[in-house]
Amino acid sequence: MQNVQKAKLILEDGTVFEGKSFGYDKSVAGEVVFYTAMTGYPESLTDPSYTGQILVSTYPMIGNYGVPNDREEDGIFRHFESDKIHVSALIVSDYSFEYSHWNAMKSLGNWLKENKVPGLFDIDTRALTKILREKGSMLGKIVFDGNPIDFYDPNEENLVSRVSTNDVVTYGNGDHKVVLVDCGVKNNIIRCLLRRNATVIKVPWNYDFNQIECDGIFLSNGPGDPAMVQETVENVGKAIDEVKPIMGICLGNQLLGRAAGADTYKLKYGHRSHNQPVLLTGTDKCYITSQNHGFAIDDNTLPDDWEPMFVNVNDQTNEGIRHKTKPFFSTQFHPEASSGPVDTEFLFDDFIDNIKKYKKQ
Ligand SMILES: NC(=O)CC[C@H](N)C(=O)O
Repeated sequence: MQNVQKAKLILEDGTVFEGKSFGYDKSVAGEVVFYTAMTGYPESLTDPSYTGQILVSTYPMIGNYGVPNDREEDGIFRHFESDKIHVSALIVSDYSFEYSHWNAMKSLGNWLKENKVPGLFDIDTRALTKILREKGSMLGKIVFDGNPIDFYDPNEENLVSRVSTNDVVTYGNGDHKVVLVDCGVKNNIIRCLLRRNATVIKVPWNYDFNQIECDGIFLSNGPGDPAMVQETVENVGKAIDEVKPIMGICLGNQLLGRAAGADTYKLKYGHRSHNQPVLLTGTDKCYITSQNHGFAIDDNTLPDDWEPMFVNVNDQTNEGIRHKTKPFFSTQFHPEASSGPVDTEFLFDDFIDNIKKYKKQ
């Protein structure tokens, strides 16, 4: 093993874990959250929804398949969910200095260093997770000797404005024109739409997309507290007065809910994993889903013309909403997966079917 620097993870309740650095040696602060997926670190680390968060992996061995050799297809990376690492830091138990995979081009540690993102190993991530489960997600900081830093709460900022596109960008040349409101979109949402004969027009989070002629509106995932993204909520509010099909994912679900008049709140420790069971309301169909969120819609505040569409079987929280008569729906989980199970990708087909019906009218 190379010469490794030690660093401390300090939680806001005073708990201290000492770890060893395998990424960039820099002190950082953020919200400490855990995820229980066994694979998928290239996708998770590049998911813009993790902005401001120090990510803890409960699965112990991380890094053994390296980082894929990535290239662009249709203007987006094939394996990454955006063009850089978005987590503030990564914390693992056992980092694999050796890696092996046919498509690996570098180690996880080198990738973190290139992106100037710290990584710590040799931390008992299961003990750490027990604390986060009991007390709820907490602020925390990674401190290297001689490099002090203050705690920082990312949820007090509009993180979406940091990760959204600055320009309008068009992908593909399909028959269905979809405006994608980019609050920090994952690439696989774009891929899923392009595979279904869409032209995707990606617009900034605060762009008044109602002025664009299109066949459907897509509200992306994104970081932080949905209450910080008021401008998007106002634009979505105008869209729901019309009948053009809308689909949303994760932050998109929360923004659609808020535009409808519902409230959102912070969950104790969120859902971040590949095995979250959700029930399609009114049926006994249960799907296993990929999730990454810390906030949720309060079902009790949904207005009468809306209804819960999915419910989480573990904790009964909202996992999606739909309008009772208009073609609007959204999910709190990730039907685009990446990483995780793809069982609910059919929801993109439902969105495209809504668009086809709308175009016939
Ligand atoms: N993945 C997402 O879009 C997350 C939405 C929101 N930032 C939350 O944590 O709940």
